[in-house]
Amino acid sequence: MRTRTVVLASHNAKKLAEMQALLAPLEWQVRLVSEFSREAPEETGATFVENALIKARHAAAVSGLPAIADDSGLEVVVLGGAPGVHSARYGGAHGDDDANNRKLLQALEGRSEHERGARFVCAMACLRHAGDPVPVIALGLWSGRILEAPCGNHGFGYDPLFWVPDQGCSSAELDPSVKNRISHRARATQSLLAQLRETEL
Ligand SMILES: O=P(O)(O)OP(=O)(O)OP(=O)(O)OC[C@H]1O[C@@H](n2cnc3c(O)ncnc32)[C@H](O)[C@@H]1O
Ligand SMILES: [Mg+2]
Repeated sequence: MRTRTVVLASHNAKKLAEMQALLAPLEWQVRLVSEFSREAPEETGATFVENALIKARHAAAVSGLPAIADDSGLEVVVLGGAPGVHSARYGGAHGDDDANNRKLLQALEGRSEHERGARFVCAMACLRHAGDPVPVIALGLWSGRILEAPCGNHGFGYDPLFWVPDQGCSSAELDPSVKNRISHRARATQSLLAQLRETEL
């Protein structure tokens, strides 16, 4: 792939840090959508993919650059996949991680270890321009279990409650470099980059 300038279509600083770390090996010039617009488009999609496309299309339109967006969230089995696409505002206010995590613990009150299965989902969309009819879409999934109490200080969002079985700790206890090797976002990025190597961004 040729050296590129791309805009990352997120207003979440912690997510952006992970996206930038994951894209660093490409030595692309990475811009942030907040340099072009403070407005975050309304995520009206029913799926992670639709919302990633909404964000990527908005970022490409306001920047005039190829755009990469991530829409992600947590799906809990016994909650029928909730909070899902509503993960950012599950507790009420957008991005209030404490409220989101408190609501999740309440929703799983009394559930046994075997009833706390969950997975993170990350959908990434890459558009060459706002009208790109052939977006590159990539998905990453990361399975684990919801803890009964938060632990760990790394990461963001639901990380303190997300137990990673093959690591024996929560995703908030993982060193960021380890999370960036195994997370839903890492997996989606690897898939996206593999597809981009096949196409001409
Ligand atoms: O839409 P942008 O601007 O990218 O920022 P956002 O925070 O609203 O991002 P999403 O719409 O994709 O919502 C993601 C939600 O899922 C949670 N989430 C996503 N990835 C996560 C991760 O790696 N660890 C913990 N929680 C995560 C996060 O806390 C948000 O509540
Ligand atoms: Mg969002």
